Amino acid sequence: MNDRAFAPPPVLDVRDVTVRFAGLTALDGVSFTVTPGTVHAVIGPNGAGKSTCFNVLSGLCRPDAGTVTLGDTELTRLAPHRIAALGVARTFQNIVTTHGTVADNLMLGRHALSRAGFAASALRLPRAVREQREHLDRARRIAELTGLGAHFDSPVALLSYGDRKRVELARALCLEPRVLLLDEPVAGMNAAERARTAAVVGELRAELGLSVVLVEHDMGLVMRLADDVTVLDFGRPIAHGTPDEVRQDPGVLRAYLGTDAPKEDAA
Ligand SMILES: Nc1ncnc2c1ncn2[C@@H]1O[C@H](COP(=O)(O)OP(=O)(O)OP(=O)(O)O)[C@@H](O)[C@H]1O
Repeated sequence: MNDRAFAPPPVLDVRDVTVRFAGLTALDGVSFTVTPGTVHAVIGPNGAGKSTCFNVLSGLCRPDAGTVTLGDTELTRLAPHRIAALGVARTFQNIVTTHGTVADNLMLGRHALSRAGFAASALRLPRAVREQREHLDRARRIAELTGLGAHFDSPVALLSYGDRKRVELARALCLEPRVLLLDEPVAGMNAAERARTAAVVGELRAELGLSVVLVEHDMGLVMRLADDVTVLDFGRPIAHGTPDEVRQDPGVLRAYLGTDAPKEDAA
């Protein structure tokens, strides 16, 4: 199948990244390192630069300065599809699939990994049929890992919002990423759905050993899942550390959380 699924992820290194939009500096010298196999959260108030940071990591935005490297490969100047092909998959904050079955969506995710050519697939040559079956088995396994196993053949439109949002997560996993960028994976979910998704992300890390970069407003989820946290404020990195270190940092409390302790609203 795909050897990448079992290879340890390389280090993802963000170094002195600056992004300017007209007169506004959205990211200002941001650096952090995602240790292989860990969950690294990027948090900060609205407008802090979290989405811009994700857009840089996934190639949608070219920084004015600084670099992003995955192992020995610089990602900074690569197109999004090249970055995805190197094993960096992302989910989007506001995209929730409504078309086809869960299986259809996950097989779309497998498409980029297909080795059999169009003609072999169209003619249903044995090699292509075998490969298709292997992809279907893997997609089913990913559906199970993401809590969607029972819905594999169900139309996505009939699923709950939380399940539909996890289809997006499962589709990203179908690329066999080594680094998974999760953009607000529990946004809009109710407490039970959030708890379910939190458990799934934790299991994914344990089962697949991939690195996860997480942008999330839900502090409970961040505190529960993250190994390391980078805090941005007005595009500047103001703190790095473990969740416990960051939650006690006076600068973070002042700039991001008010003066109170973080509110953990995840179930
Ligand atoms: N394409 C753009 N053109 C101009 N300004 C932009 C653009 N994208 C983002 N910005 C600005 O850059 C800053 C950082 O925005 P960004 O969306 O990265 O923040 P964020 O931390 O993701 O915010 P939120 O939590 O609200 O999603 C904001 O001031 C935003 O208005």
